[in-house]
Amino acid sequence: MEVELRQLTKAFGAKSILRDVSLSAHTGYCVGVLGRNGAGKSTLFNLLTNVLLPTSGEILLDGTAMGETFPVAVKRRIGALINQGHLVEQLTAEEYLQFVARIYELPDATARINSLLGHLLEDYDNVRRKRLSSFSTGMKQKVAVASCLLHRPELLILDEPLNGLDIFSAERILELLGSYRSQCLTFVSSHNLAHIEKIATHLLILDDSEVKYWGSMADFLRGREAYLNNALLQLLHPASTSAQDLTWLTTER
Ligand SMILES: Nc1ncnc2c1ncn2[C@@H]1O[C@H](COP(=O)(O)OP(=O)(O)OP(=O)(O)O)[C@@H](O)[C@H]1O
Repeated sequence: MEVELRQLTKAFGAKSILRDVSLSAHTGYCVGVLGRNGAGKSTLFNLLTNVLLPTSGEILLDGTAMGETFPVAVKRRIGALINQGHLVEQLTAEEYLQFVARIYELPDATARINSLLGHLLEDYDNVRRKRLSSFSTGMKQKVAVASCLLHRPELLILDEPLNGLDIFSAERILELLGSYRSQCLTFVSSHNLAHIEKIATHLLILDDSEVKYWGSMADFLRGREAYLNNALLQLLHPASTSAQDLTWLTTER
């Protein structure tokens, strides 16, 4: 799978969110999408999955421009978790993934489902009969991640997939994404730079509606601070905030 963005631009009314974003990435790349809150990361993911249409510019998948229609054959090649996804909470984890498997017309997904859930949910045997409504936030997040991988997508889009996960669960998912990386093109966002440092091969850094950096992780770190955290702070300046009187909050009772 190859994704090419050509001068991709998105505005909401008069407000420009993304301006002239251009890049080309293919299978094997894991693109860490970074930027401060409101930088346009989710907007980019919504454009990549045709939930939003660009104001101008194009997205090409394997050389074919995405139009207003989004054929099922293309959807089947994509796995996406954006804005935490929406699970059908009356179902058990397995029932939900069987439902997802039917959408993707997977003939028999039981073995895949059991291995994914067994891998991601440590106490899967104890919770396999429970409805998702009784799952914790992190458990639901793991099921949502599993639902994106079930059909072995060629393009994987994950918006903050490790939100709400403890360090052990995050490691498991990072391992899983790491071993699947060569099979697909991944776009992943996270505010946890240690996670991005572990899995990303490339970085797309958005700021002020524009691309601040696009290229390999190694090139980004070369000549900058050794850690991504510090290197990013070097590149982006803190947003200026107006001085507010917060003594009402901070003085002793
Ligand atoms: N449907 C919409 N209508 C109008 N403005 C929107 C809409 N969706 C997003 N925005 C605006 O676009 C900007 C980018 O939002 P987006 O959710 O893409 O940021 P983000 O980088 O994912 O932020 P975060 O790190 O907080 O998740 C924000 O200013 C947001 O208010």
